[in-house]
Amino acid sequence: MIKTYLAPAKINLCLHVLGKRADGYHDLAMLMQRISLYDRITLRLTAGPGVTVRCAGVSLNPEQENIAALAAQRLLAFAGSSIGVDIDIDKQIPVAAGLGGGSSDAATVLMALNEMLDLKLSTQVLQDLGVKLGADVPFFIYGHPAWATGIGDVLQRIEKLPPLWYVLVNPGIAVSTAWAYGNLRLTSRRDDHKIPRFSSTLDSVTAVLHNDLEEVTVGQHSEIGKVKRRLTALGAAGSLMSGSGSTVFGVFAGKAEAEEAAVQLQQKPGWRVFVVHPVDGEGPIKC
Ligand SMILES: C[C@@](CO)(OP(=O)(O)O)[C@H](O)COP(=O)(O)OP(=O)(O)OC[C@H]1O[C@@H](n2ccc(N)nc2=O)[C@H](O)[C@@H]1O
Ligand SMILES: Nc1ncnc2c1ncn2[C@@H]1O[C@H](COP(=O)(O)OP(=O)(O)O)[C@@H](O)[C@H]1O
Repeated sequence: MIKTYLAPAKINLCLHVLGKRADGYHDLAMLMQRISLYDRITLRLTAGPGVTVRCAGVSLNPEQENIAALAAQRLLAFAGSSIGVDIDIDKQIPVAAGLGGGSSDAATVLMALNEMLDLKLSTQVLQDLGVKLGADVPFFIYGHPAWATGIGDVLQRIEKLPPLWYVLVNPGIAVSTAWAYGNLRLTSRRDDHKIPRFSSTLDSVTAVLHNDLEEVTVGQHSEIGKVKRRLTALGAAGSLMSGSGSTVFGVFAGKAEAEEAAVQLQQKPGWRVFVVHPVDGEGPIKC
């Protein structure tokens, strides 16, 4: 059996770091949304055991494995399955970019194999397997826009986000998530962040835009600040770095305005530009 799925990227409309935990991770309060920029993942089941992955564009240390392969290995072991899988990833999401591409690939492999092998594992079981691979993996399995707390794995649905368009600009800088958290200067712990309430207006979204990691990454890479200013000059109602960076998104009310700004931004050599909209829904996305 062979099937192809789409693994969407995400953006963080807000990211508050509440404090550091004893295990080295950080407690967070974030607003997360999946968006229409996708890796394409093809899975082919094999009779014999073993997981292979082909993923041009992601360079790993010799001791590191592709997170999609790890997801397949963990799921097959959990299910006690003796079959194998060959995975081919057509990587479209910029890597180490604050867009969660690796976590989304892992989530998609978990959901896809659950479906292809008819394992009937619950969302909760998949999320429990996923969080051991990456803090953002449960969010990608959840599927809906969410208020994410804990390490990013405790999810509450956000219902009323207005239908917006985003222009993403990746300035070609790879940022390590561990580095960004490691360089954050935390003051006192703050647990008072409330779930934002949204109306149908753009303003209710721009009002929440905030990222505690932005200062860390922009401090090291000033070009990210330039991208933010350029987006605003081209008519974005607001702009923010996503996750640990380096991708910045600008918020637009309509597709035409977003595309117009994107044409200007594409002139800059080295910048990758995408016009995207939110993606909402449960289960793996079949191609
Ligand atoms: C910052 C965020 C925001 O959505 O996204 P990205 O920029 O990675 O896309 C996430 O918190 C990233 O989640 P994810 O990328 O899945 O993290 P993991 O692989 O589990 O962790 C990578 C490293 O980040 C740090 N980390 C991650 C999550 C968290 N709540 N606290 C942390 O301190 C730890 O140093 C960890 O070793
Ligand atoms: N399938 C994958 N896609 C992207 N990165 C991967 C993948 N598998 C392993 N990685 C490793 O994970 C790191 C973080 O990747 P990524 O998920 O793109 O970052 P971010 O969450 O910041 O957008 C990469 O630098 C790479 O070393």
